[in-house]
Amino acid sequence: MIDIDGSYGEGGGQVLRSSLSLSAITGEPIRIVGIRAGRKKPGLAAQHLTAVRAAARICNAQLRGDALGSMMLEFIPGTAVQAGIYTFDVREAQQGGSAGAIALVLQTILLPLALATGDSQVTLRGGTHVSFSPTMTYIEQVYLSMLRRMGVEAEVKLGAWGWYPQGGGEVKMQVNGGIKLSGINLLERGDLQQVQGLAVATELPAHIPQRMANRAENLLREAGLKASVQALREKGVAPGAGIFLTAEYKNSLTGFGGFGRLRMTSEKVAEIACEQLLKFHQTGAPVDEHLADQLLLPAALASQQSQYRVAEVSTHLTTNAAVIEQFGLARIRVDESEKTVTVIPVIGD
Ligand SMILES: Nc1ncnc2c1ncn2[C@@H]1O[C@H](COP(=O)(O)OP(=O)(O)OP(=O)(O)O)[C@@H](O)[C@H]1O
Repeated sequence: MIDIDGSYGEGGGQVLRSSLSLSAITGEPIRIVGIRAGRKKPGLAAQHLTAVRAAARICNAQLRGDALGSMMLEFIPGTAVQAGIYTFDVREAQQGGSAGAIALVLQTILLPLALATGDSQVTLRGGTHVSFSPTMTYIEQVYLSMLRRMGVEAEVKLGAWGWYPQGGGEVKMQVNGGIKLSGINLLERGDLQQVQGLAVATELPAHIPQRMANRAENLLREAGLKASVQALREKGVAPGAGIFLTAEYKNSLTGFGGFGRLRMTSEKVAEIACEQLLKFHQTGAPVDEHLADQLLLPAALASQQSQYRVAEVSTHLTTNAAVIEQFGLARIRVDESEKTVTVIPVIGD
């Protein structure tokens, strides 16, 4: 049994999710205390509880403490990870629905399923585009594209958009099992090839996505970046709007978004997304602050060393590194002054 301190460092949901993924993969039971102790409303929220149950389902784990608000969890895998056809719905964890980010549930089970024998199809329901988590657009265009270079074979298809606070989105994921992970080397990003974007509104007038798209294209072109942003009007369970930009460099990808809210102009939403992208562009780094912590898990499970340079060293990065190291699968060095991350899998030593 590995004891995990959920309050360590960032003290957020990622400590839990990385531990669940690694427990499912290694078969090592875990006990986590102080879950999300660093957050205003600590303990398991709907998204986290869905991730716990999803991870438990795929490896028939025994659970203790799997309730909303719980700050303690025991997770004891019963079998190796089973490929299969699964559905996970954040609404089942919280009556009345929740926009809990299904991207985070997806990230918890993706690598366990990719390393298992056999292929899987997973349907996920909840929030697809919510703040403080990777959007499904980011998962599809940035995260999975980068993981494909490490050997992961997975595709996602967005069926319905789900925004805060109602959620109600749907994604289908196909994961090919039995893959081997290879390391990644990303010290130089190369030249910018293009910026592509989606400006989307559900159950709102067509001028909203069009104004977001126009403003973003103008701002990015003024800054000297080639940009093309598509305006889309979609059906959804509730009104929602946002813009999601993906920048493709010769050797890497990144993505940033902005979300519409009451009394915020469409132009302002576009400006928020563009500001983040331009700030990242100026750093010259190949890996954005978020991908930086998300690459640690596949890199730790790979058969070769990985090394990458990041725009910013976040506490998410250093916390995730410490959690992963506790499982003894890899040594991780984060050089704060050079902003580089080196992951040395123990089997690759
Ligand atoms: N804009 C973004 N784009 C891509 N990834 C993001 C973005 N914002 C946050 N993330 C990622 O989402 C994850 C959030 O982890 P965190 O530990 O904060 O957990 P959480 O479960 O969202 O919950 P909480 O913060 O409420 O505990 C991190 O991997 C982070 O890199």
